[in-house]
Amino acid sequence: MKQTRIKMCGMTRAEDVKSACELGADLIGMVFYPPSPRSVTIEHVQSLVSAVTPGVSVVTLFVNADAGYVREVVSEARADLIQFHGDESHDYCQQFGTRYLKAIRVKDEQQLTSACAQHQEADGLLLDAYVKGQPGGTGQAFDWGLIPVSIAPKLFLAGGLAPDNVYEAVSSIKPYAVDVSGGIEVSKGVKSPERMDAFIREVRRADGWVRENSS
Ligand SMILES: O=C(O)c1ccccc1N[C@@H]1O[C@H](COP(=O)(O)O)[C@@H](O)[C@H]1O
Repeated sequence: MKQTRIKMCGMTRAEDVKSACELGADLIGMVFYPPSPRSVTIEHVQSLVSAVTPGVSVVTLFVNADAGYVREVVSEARADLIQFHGDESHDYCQQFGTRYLKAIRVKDEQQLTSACAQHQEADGLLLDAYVKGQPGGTGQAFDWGLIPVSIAPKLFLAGGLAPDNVYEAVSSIKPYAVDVSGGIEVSKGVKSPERMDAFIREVRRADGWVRENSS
């Protein structure tokens, strides 16, 4: 049976990390981008990482960060994956020797095709909405019709996902993974266990784990 991987990002509180893991998240993301209200510090990372259940992957997110800072955080967090959410080049992303997701903020078909080709060696391609002046975490969706079918095996679908649209996203796009931040929050950086639970249930319903009501 299909199991769409679920990444829950923008964690700032150990209790939210614990809830996400208990509810069934596969990957936990933390933002290391100080302008974001969800950004956490290297001093804070240990308390978050120690709440991650064994078997759940830790993802550290950066936006055009200094390479030395990336190395320091990745080592401290013992990160399984790095998420590059800025304008990082292929060579920049490769230098850390850690598996990575490259975020592409979707503007149009031509830009998306070219960015996918540029980052074809990434372990995952994370597609998010393009919003001028904001690198991510905008809560905006983009036109899923632009997604090339060929990238589905490494696609992390992001951007404005929430319990009320993730069923449609998974059913129609069949991504490898979905990624959510704002759609499971009560306020920026504060997650809601009820919304996390509802999100995961909707993904599993789309995966066919739950029998649809035939009446
Ligand atoms: O969450 C942030 O504040 C953030 C800041 C800078 C870059 C990326 C950020 N978040 C990522 O954006 C996507 C979409 O988020 P949302 O679900 O639309 O709120 C996701 O990968 C977040 O991890």
